[in-house]
Formats: sequence, structure tokens, C-alpha cells
Amino acid sequence: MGFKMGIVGMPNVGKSTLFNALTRTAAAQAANFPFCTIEPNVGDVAVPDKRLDTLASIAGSKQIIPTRMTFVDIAGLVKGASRGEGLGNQFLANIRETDAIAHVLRCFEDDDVTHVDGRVDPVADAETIETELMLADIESIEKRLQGLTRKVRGGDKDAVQQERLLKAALVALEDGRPARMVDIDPDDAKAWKMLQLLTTKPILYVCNVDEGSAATGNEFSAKVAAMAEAQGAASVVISAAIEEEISQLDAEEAEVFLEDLSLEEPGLDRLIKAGYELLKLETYFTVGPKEARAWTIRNGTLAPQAAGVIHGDFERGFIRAETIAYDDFVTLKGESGAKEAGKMRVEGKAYTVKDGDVLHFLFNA
Ligand SMILES: Nc1ncnc2c1ncn2[C@@H]1O[C@H](COP(=O)(O)OP(=O)(O)OP(=O)(O)O)[C@@H](O)[C@H]1O
Ligand SMILES: [Mg+2]
Repeated sequence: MGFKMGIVGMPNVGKSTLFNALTRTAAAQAANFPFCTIEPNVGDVAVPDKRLDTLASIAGSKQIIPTRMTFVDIAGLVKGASRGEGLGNQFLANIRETDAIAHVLRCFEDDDVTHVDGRVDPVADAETIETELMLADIESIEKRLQGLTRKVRGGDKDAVQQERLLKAALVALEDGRPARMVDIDPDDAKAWKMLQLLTTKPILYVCNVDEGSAATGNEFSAKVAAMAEAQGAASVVISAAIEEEISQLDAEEAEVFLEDLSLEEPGLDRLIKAGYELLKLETYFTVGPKEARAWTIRNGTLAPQAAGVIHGDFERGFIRAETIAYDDFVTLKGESGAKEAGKMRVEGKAYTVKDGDVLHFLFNA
């Protein structure tokens, strides 16, 4: 399956710079002019997790394979995008396909880097983008409601449900509130998600600050943090320019560089972790002499579906999962130690996998 974050924001705020740092490539053209990016850039990023290294060293695994998350660098949005301004609707479709939004906000002053509105005001920028996303949702809802009328009249149950949910979203949007503010009954959750409304996607605000503010943030990022908190959204402070430099260094050089900047870890690691949290994702591990590997699931996933992330056959033929909690695996120095101490549990189909579980699946081929 794989989870996807869309990198969204005004033109020329540093989205592609961030994408390149994340993917350790120069795949996306990043340059000082608005609408530099047109076609979306897609890249897979390893999710940093120190636990995986610990497990691998205990088990003597030859290979370490982190779990991955996909980032999509999308064209800059401007006021009027929902009516086709700038690059218009075409890239709103790129956002529709993502699970969450990393909204990059310009929080640095630099007279040499153009701001499309000629000023640095991340909170106003955030509102501009949110408004465009809301307008785009309204337009798509109105179209969809029209398309549904015949089916609804015919009594089609799914259509009736969709219509009810679309109308609930429309009420909020026309009132100036994003669709994520609508309370949704758990029974409707799946259908609600299937609507793929832009303003139901969870948001992580990424404050792109100047190099000197990477460790501390600045007045702009403080305003964004306050806004995010009021919305119940998440925010991180990062300097895309620095991250791009770090991503080109080897591990040792990067360590020294981070220390110089009084940063504990690369901003990217914080960003990826924040994205992971935003999507309510968890990690379980498979560990053996050949490889130690991390796998991503949504929290609350049952053992068979967790197995299905590795292979569909594991889910279909699921028998049981031998389970060792991460802490037990580490304290008891591996599988045999955990087994002897009675810390290896045999779990069945109803088991909810926990973050950090070390799992071994048994299944009928
Ligand atoms: N933290 C920062 N400090 C100073 N300059 C920065 C910072 N982050 C990015 N820049 C510069 O801003 C310019 C625009 O960057 P970039 O191309 O990544 O923006 P973008 O959001 O992808 O733009 P577009 O929407 O046009 O594709 C580049 O010249 C880049 O070097
Ligand atoms: Mg770009």
C-alpha cells in the first residue's frame, strides 16, 4: 500500500528544495522563480528508526531495510487556483491522491527570493492555500451531487450515503470551515475517506526558516505554530536550504554540521516522524539473520492485515503470529532469550499489532 504525503504550498517557497533533501537527489528542479515545478515529482523516503539498527545488531542481520513513505512535490498553488489560475485544477488532482499534506510555508526573509505576493506572511499564505482547497472541494462536491441525483432517486444505498456526506461537507465549506471539521460517524468513515476531499486530509505545516533559525525557529514560525495549535494541526521547523546541504554529506560530516548548528537530528527526520504521527502510523519489525526490516501499518491493525503488508498470501493463509515486544527483544538479547523467558507470545487473528512488535508469521501457503 504505502503512504503518500503531498508537499503543497505557494510558488517559490522551497517545496522542491525540501523534496530533493528528503529524497537525497536533485530529481526536482528547484530554482528561484515561481511555477518552477509543473509535473509532480514522486520519491520514496526511508523512515528513520533507531530501533531497527538495535534489532539488527542483536540478531546479527546482514541487511537493514527501513520502511518507506512516499513524498510528492506538487506545483505551487496561488489564489484563484480552483478557478484555473496559475497551474489551476490540474495539480489539485495530484493532491487528491495523497493521504496527508505537508504544507510548506515561507518563514525566511531573503530579498533575492521572489514571493508571489511580495511579502513574507506565512499565516496569510496558509489561509490563501486553504481557501483554494476549500473552493476546489465545493466545486467538486457540486459536480458530484449533480451526478448522484438519478441514483439517489433510484434508491441506491451507496449514493444516498454519499449524498448525505457530501451535503454535510458542503455545509461546513460554505460556512468557511474545512471539511475535516465535520464530525463523522464511525460507520461513515470509509465512505467519507473515499470522497477524497482535499480539506479532509490531515495537515502538517512545515515552516521553512532561514539557516540561522533552524534550531530555534523565528517570529514567523512562532505564528505558524500558534495557528497550527488552534487548528489541532501539527507543525515543524526546518530550513530546506540547510537540509539540502546536509543531505549531500556523508554520515560523519553531517554529524559535525548538525552540531555546529546545535541541531540534534536532521530536520527531515523530525518531518518524516511528524508525518508518520499525523497519519497515525506504526511500525512493526521482522528480524532474522538475513535481514531486519521495518513495516508500516495504521494503528489498530489486526495481525492478519499486518501480515498482508508483507504479502497477500500471508494474510489469506494467516495462522498465527509469534510476537515479541521490542523492549523484551532488546532486554533479553534476541529471540531465543525472549523465548526462554516466556516473552514470546503466540497471537491469533484477533490480535492488534503494537508499535515495535517483532513478528514472525505462520501461514498456510
Ligand atoms: N530556507 C531557505 N532559505 C533561503 N532560500 C531558500 C530556502 N528554501 C528555499 N530557498 C530558495 O527558494 C527558491 C525556491 O525554491 P524551490 O524551487 O524549492 O521552491 P518551490 O516551492 O518548489 O517553487 P515552485 O512552486 O515554483 O515549484 C530557491 O532559490 C531556493 O534555493
Ligand atoms: Mg517546485
